[in-house]
Amino acid sequence: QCKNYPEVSNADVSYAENCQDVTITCKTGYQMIQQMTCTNNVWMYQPCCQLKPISCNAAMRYRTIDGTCNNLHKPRDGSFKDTLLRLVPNAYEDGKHLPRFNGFDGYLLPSAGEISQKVLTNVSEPALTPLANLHQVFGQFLAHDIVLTKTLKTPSGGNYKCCKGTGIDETLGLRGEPCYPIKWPNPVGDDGCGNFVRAVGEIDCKSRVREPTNFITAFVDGSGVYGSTEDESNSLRSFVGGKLTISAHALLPARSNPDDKSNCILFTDNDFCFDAGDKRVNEVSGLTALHIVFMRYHNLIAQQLSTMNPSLDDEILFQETRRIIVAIIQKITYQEYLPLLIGPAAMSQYGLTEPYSYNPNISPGVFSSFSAAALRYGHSSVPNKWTYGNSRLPLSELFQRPFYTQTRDGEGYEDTIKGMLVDSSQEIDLAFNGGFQVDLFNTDAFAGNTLAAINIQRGRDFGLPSYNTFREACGLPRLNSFNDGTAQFNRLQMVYSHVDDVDLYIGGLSEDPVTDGFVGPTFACIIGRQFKILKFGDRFWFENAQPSNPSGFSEGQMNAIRNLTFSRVFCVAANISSIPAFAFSHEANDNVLAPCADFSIHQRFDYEPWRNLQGI
Ligand code: HEM
Ligand SMILES: [Ca+2]
Repeated sequence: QCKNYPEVSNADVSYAENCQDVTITCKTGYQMIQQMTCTNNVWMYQPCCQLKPISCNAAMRYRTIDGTCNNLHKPRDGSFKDTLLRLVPNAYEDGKHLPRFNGFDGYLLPSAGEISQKVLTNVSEPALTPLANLHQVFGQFLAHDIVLTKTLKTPSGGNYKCCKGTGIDETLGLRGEPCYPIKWPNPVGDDGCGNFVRAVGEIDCKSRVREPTNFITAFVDGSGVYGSTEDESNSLRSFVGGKLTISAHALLPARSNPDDKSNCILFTDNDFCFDAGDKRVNEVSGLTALHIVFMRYHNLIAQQLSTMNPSLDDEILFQETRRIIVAIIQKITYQEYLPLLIGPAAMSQYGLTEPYSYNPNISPGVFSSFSAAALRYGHSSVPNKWTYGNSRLPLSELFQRPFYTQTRDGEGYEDTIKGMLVDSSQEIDLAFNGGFQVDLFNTDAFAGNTLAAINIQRGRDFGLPSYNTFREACGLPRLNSFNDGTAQFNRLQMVYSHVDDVDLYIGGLSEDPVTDGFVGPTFACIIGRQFKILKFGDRFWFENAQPSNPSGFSEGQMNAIRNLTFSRVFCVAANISSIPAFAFSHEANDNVLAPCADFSIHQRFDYEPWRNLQGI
């Protein structure tokens, strides 16, 4: 029998018949580096495959599709397939790659299933916040612009089943790879076992520490609209007039492979799965609608630029339009969405209100604590019932069904948008809507779980340290007993035996919201610090007019972007007659509901600064 060779990421390993000789071939784009290591006083080589270096053109006018060459010193930072970053050192059980599973007292941590079952509560009706439901849906759209981790697949590309029908399947590696199934105290799902597969990661050639891989660009750069690879981007372009491809009724195009039904459920013979820059586009109707909004807005802008600058070719029209759409997404994120979420104090504490100045010393990327915990706050804010025309539909029905935005020649899209404006986001706490229960995850990948349990388990898979470590890193006092925190925090002693065991996701959700915001101080800190590096570490940020950005917007163009509201985008990209001045909040004295035709409230986008683009 052949001896197991040490694991080599991003390589194909094959053994010769004599079992002595091993051939290790790095995958395309990777190169072999041989590292000398000393084990038991014997020197040996430890091969490792690492991404090949790339060279950048500093004068490039447009950001690359895959995010490379944004930071000229560290051209892969923040790009497609970069690894996640740490705010604090990992807490893997072995310091390298095993999930955190032992508690402070040496006993196993409570299982994610037990926590979900005993601590989290179900609510069928949302606790109203003054935020429109659109706020949390945009949060998801934004999450899908910043991070996508994938789970390990079988050699033939299939899903691992870690439970095998009769409880946990020990043969697949309980705490190693690929499986890390979730134990449930009461037999739910598969005999007390919930399927869970570890995230794809990269083992660092020097430290041998595993870090999860991000399969999209970290920058807020519209990758959800345009994709994160050239191939993806090309498949979404029409190559005429700078526009993106559409299907009938100006909806998103169908997937190029009609047999690909992943994360997409078809209702009738006429439905089809949508394609967009991010493959999670069909996850829930509201998210799908936002993808349609930005795709349509892209095509409207391209049309306008082409009318004003008839000599421009498709490529320039596409790139110039993309630049504007990215700027609009950045503006909506930082000026409309974030201040409501983390509140004005955190906005200034984390430096988000400072005037823009590009900092090449920032390593742009995504914190693992942001991906596996802080930004998943959103799962607690999703309401169970969604207004759709004259009905209110349960989340579980809207889940993964493009039908709801496609139906009635795209009227369903209009109904989805109108519903998101009138419904409310739910409070961010330990109460989750009933829709995120077992039936929602009755798929191969997640069988027998709740979304909250998956989030807790993902945090352990990523080796996130516990909640108190993050409080400390955020300058907040550690909690020394379960009585030190909120009433919600106090309930955690039902499952955890020590306060230092509490998972970041659960601890974060148990906090009271910050003043004039909706998340607690720990999530506000992680989110604030994340958005700080995605802004000041983005050389192509829309307000970067310094020489570091060869294509900086003019002052006039920047002002046009700053003056555009998300509400105005809906006025143009959907059939809306009236909308509040700011779409993320409900109508109020300081947020008047006005007809779209009232340009004193809903200022039109000023295209003038884009006249005479000739000569680029
Ligand atoms: C109907 C609504 C939603 C559904 C069905 C849903 C479902 C999911 C699922 C299945 C995952 C992957 C879990 C894992 O394997 O670890 C996930 C990840 C995630 N979700 Fe949601 N989600 C929803 C809404 C939201 C919202 C509103 C936000 C933010 C405001 C959000 C933020 C995230 C983030 C940041 C991740 C991690 C992404 C990654 O690193 O790959 N989600 N969600
Ligand atoms: Ca991105």
